[in-house]
Amino acid sequence: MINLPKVLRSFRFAGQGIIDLFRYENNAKVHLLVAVVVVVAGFWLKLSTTEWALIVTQIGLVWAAEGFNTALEKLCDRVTTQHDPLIKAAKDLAAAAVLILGLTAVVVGLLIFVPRLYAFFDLIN
Ligand SMILES: Nc1ncnc2c1ncn2[C@@H]1O[C@H](COP(=O)(O)OP(=O)(O)OP(=O)(O)O)[C@@H](O)[C@H]1O
Repeated sequence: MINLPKVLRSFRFAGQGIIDLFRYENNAKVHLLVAVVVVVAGFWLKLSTTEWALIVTQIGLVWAAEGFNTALEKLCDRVTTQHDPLIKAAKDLAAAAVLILGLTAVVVGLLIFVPRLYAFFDLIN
């Protein structure tokens, strides 16, 4: 049997994690701001359902990567705050994962928005 209260409790903890991510983490705040701008631009340019699906996927991937990165940073700092080459490697790799997904999101965004902007300005000229 599924333990529903336990599932709801897990959702509550996860929700707290989302709040903490965007309240305390500077990079996550930047990603949130970028996502808001992209969503507003998406409504303005009337994206298709498929384009929205791609944009939402990219936003989710970057936010999730930021969450994993933050979690790993906290674990690393619990292990040691002294300079340590393995901690450096772990943090740099986690940051690299965020960067890779961030760059991918930029490419997907350009693929979607550049033709849309081009068509928009072509239309009103
Ligand atoms: N204990 C450590 N030993 C060696 N290098 C570290 C250590 N802690 C951090 N670093 C280096 O400093 C970089 C920044 O680490 P830091 O924990 O400050 O992350 P950040 O990206 O600035 O995130 P935040 O702003 O959320 O703290 C790491 O990517 C790593 O190269």
